[in-house]
Amino acid sequence: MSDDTEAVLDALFATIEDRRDELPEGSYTASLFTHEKGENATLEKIGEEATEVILAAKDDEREELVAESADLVYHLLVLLAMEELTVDDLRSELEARF
Ligand SMILES: N=c1c2ncn([C@@H]3O[C@H](COP(=O)(O)OP(=O)(O)OP(=O)(O)O)[C@@H](O)[C@H]3O)c2ncn1[C@@H]1O[C@H](COP(=O)(O)O)[C@@H](O)[C@H]1O
Repeated sequence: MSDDTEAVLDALFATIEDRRDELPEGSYTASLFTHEKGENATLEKIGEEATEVILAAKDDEREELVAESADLVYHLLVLLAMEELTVDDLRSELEARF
């Protein structure tokens, strides 16, 4: 992973944690933390986005595959923040396998 990629993931995760802690109005991220379905809303989004990734790959839609992958990674990071885990936990796990 390049330094730029790491920086953007860290910045995105820090923004997600801010939205979780401050719950600003109009924030999609904040709406996931206050959703009436609780964590299930985010889990459902992860399922939907994973399906969209699969369909884009099957259809060889390369731009769509990148966009849907970004949606999936974003929702995965939201889930980690919901579970009081961090992007550093994810990084450590990946590094341990490297
Ligand atoms: N990276 C993302 C990001 N990726 C995807 N999404 C949202 O995830 C949703 C994906 O849903 P879908 O693809 O199903 O599209 P949809 O039709 O809007 O779906 P529904 O929400 O209506 O079910 C969209 O509403 C996207 O806007 C994101 N929303 C926010 N971020 C990041 O989070 C930061 C904080 O954003 P706010 O929470 O909006 O302040 C932003 O600066 C971005 O960097």
